[in-house]
Amino acid sequence: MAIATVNPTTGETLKTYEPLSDEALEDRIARAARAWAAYRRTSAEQRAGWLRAAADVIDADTDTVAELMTTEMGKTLAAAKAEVGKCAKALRWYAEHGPALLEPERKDAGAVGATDAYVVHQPIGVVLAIMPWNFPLWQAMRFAAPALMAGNVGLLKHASNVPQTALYLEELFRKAGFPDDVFQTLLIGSSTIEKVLRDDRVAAATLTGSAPAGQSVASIAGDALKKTVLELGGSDPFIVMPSANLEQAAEVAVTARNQNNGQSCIAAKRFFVHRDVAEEFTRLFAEKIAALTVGDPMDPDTQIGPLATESGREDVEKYVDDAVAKGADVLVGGKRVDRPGWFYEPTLLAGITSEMDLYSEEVFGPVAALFTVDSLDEAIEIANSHPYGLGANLWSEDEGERAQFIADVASGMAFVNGMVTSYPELPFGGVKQSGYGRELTELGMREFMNAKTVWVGPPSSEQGDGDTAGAASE
Ligand SMILES: O=CCCCC(=O)O
Repeated sequence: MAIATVNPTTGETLKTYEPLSDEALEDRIARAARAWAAYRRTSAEQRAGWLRAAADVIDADTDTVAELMTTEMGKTLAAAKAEVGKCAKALRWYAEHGPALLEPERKDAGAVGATDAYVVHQPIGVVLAIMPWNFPLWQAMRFAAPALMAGNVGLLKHASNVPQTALYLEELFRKAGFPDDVFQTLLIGSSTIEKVLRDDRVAAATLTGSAPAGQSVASIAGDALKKTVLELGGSDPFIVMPSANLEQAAEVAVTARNQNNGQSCIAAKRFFVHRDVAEEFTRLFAEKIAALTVGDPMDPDTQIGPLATESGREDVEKYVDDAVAKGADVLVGGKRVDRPGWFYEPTLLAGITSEMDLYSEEVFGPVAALFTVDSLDEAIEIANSHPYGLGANLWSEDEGERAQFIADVASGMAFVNGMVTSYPELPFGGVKQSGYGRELTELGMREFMNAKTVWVGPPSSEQGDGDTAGAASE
């Protein structure tokens, strides 16, 4: 795939980039390694100050960077502005909490025969971030803010269709006053990732992307014995029980499925509705989906813009056509929109069976799959049969059902009477083929830190001949 800005609203190619030459790539990796040698010795308070400055810069740049994202990948301008705001919030969260989270953790020194014992969290070096186009600023920031707070240095390999947003990120940290080269964007194709990942100067990698991309990165990193965090796909269940407020559940269901033009790993994709309320919920859900305004994402009235790429729309079409050919009922939508650009109608399908490809895969577009179930047990059983386990949603006023859902749903995140959302204040990540590791909060920051155990013994004058206090206590 060429490194290029192609406007999905029109299909027009606006700007193309040559990938970095071998020499330019070598130079950038060398600069990252040199930058880390100095950056690791900066204080947490200094780094927090740069993060605060970055939050101010990004706030001031909101309109231009939001327009850039909408032009590159088609999200509505309102959603793009909200994404910028969320990045500023994450930068400020780490600026505020980072220094305390980096304090050494005292341990019980007496219990291990030491005069002092503690764990100190230290940065590990240059981290490669391989990021997707769907939240082009936020997902890179979700890596960058904790990494830079920790004292690590970042190399960003962004998706090939958002090069200008990727370059903006490098510029942002420069404008905020971070030392040179602590965050660099590498304009390279996917085929060059292995070379960067295997480079001895690169310590670890994080990837947000597809399960096949995760397998490839994990196997290379495993071979090179490097740490990875993987945030892969999702096909989140959205379960509606009879006690739920159906009007509210249907309203949120529409947003949960169609956010970001249907292209989010944490979008609810499978809707399990209890038979007792299935007719009413389906009516509400279908009416609200049919009422969505599809159009130019720059227009403030638009709720659904185009899919980001032509091939992405073809994939969505294939899933819907396969399901319909195997007997699914199209309650709303079901086809591309007849206009330039890569638009697809918000769609609701019922009568889903396990033979259909969308049953066990992820549809990255505005297509909701509706299931009628007879119990919460049945909903959770089908939900858990999917290879992914990222987020999960339940709508119920029943305490017992909520407890069962939280205990049994196989996911990294469980939301009750709300939709799965990422917050800088909460950990983010999945289980099974949705990946491993966590982003955000202290968990995210420590994924790429060395938790170094420190044991300090008494002065040697107080120790016995030829023995150490540590050995003596074993
Ligand atoms: O594709 C993954 C989407 C994550 C969106 C978010 O963090 O809000």
